[in-house]
Amino acid sequence: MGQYQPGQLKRYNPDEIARHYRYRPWLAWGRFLRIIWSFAGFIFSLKWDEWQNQVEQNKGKRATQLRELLTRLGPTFIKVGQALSTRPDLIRKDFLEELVKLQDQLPPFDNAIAYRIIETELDRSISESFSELSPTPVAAASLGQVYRGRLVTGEEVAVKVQRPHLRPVITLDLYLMRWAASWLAPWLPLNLGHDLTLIVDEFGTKIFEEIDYINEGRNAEKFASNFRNDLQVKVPIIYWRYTNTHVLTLEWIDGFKLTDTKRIREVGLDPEGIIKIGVTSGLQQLLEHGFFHADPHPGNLFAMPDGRMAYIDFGMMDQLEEPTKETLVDALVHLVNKDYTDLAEDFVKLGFLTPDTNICPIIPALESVLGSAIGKNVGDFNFKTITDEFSELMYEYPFRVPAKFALIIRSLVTQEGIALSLNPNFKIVEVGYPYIARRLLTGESPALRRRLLNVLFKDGKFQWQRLENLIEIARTDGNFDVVPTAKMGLQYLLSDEGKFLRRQLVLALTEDDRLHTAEVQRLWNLVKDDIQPNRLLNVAIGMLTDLSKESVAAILPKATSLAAFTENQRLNNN
Ligand SMILES: Nc1ncnc2c1ncn2[C@@H]1O[C@H](COP(=O)(O)OP(=O)(O)OP(=O)(O)O)[C@@H](O)[C@H]1O
Repeated sequence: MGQYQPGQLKRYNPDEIARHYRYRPWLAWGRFLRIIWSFAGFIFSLKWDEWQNQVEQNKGKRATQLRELLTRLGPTFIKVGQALSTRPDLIRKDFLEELVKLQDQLPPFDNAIAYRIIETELDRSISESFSELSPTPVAAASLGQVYRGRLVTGEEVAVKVQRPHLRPVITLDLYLMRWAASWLAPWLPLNLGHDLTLIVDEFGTKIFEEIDYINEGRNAEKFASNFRNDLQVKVPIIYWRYTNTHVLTLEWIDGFKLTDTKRIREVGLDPEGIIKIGVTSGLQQLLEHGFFHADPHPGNLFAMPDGRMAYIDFGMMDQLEEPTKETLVDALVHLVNKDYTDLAEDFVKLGFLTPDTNICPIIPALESVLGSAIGKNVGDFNFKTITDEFSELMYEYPFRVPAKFALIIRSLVTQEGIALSLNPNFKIVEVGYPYIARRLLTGESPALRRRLLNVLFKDGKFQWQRLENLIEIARTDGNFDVVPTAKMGLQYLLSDEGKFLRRQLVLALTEDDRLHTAEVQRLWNLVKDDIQPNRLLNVAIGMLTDLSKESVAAILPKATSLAAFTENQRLNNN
């Protein structure tokens, strides 16, 4: 007999859940028949289209039908639909587009029940906690509904109350899904790279995290701490005294949802500025903090009257490890530099391809798909096109999307979508790549500096063109200042760690038996406008005062050999 009540299980545990329902088959059968009944009609329609040769004409209609069906089946299925909408490797493109539309707009549940949940969870009466609380919810979503209120201490708050009895419904659905996953897979319009039950487990873990509001509160605080020095990103404060597993009380955000593009323009907010904050903070989460908001749909992002952007809803967050972050930077740089061989290797490192995959046939495929998506101009790059093209590739080659990247991809596509709704001419790369270039060039961490070296050297050869590209792109970013970057570069060159780079640079400058003055001249032309003589002088003085005899000595031998080399060149030329 199972030891737990489904309402009590804190973490997703498929074995516990299975043990519980194995002894309560009537519950499982009741729900199962309802689900089967709903899906039977749908599958029949799909088959009917096939018999009638109407698959093409009806595919839009069927996709809509699927979305409506999931909505009717309740929170677990809505969440499944949302999760599947991030999986171009699993779901056909036409279905995907419809599932992306899945809104978790559900009828709100009874206020009296919600108020009772608040009182039980906080262990005090409503009036002891709140001096005001809206009589009806201001929003109802798949898992909870939100009230607007004021704490007895005066702060304006949002109070998120979880739908009652969510855990038993979700555990039962998960139990059935897991069981069905083992035999239903071949019948679904799926392209499976791995075991479907693992996907159910992945989903179960996430949804369990999402229905624990204490977890959400902690996530919000961690996220806020990552952005503590960023004056443009707002994260609501969590009021722990008024928060528990099923009730979350947080600072009310007064602003305009990014879905509300009309209002944003009407009140004179600058959509460009908001887009820039959104994209840059999104990249920071992925490439710097590694802790990212996995559900940044426009309803979860607010433009604030003071020009800041606020994030809400920290139920679904994910963590990227350091090597993954680094490989991601690599992949982005390789993508933009059109290094498809390296990119294919990045895909292996990131888990999109298994290590035993023969990447040779994939390289030209990547080139043809991504090359045309990016076009001649880096600025033409857009994630929507890339993912669309990619979902086609996934059917032909053994790609699979690791769970984390499903979230990341969705996050990027959504952010791009949001930006496009604010500015139809938006190019994610115009904001994104300057950020990456700036980070590489000003990278404070040794890991990032190594990345830069990897970018600048290919097969041991210095890539002048890439340095030019990087500087050119970084300069389009308002925050990029060439002087401190140059100073950091010089400091690095003179440091112990820069020994390798010094040698490589000398070799690069003198490669192919010639001095690469033309390249240096081009670089200089790129940066000279930004370098005012007096600022340069300050940097040089600063550098000289920082310099020790030893560090000068450290570069001299190389410099001497360069001098000897150039002298030789001169003599040869004469
Ligand atoms: N701090 C806040 N300030 C203002 N409004 C808020 C705040 N928190 C939530 N809301 C409102 O409540 C809605 C639902 O909140 P939230 O997204 O956190 O709920 P959810 O159940 O996690 O929904 P979903 O997962 O479907 O996005 C938001 O779209 C927003 O309108």
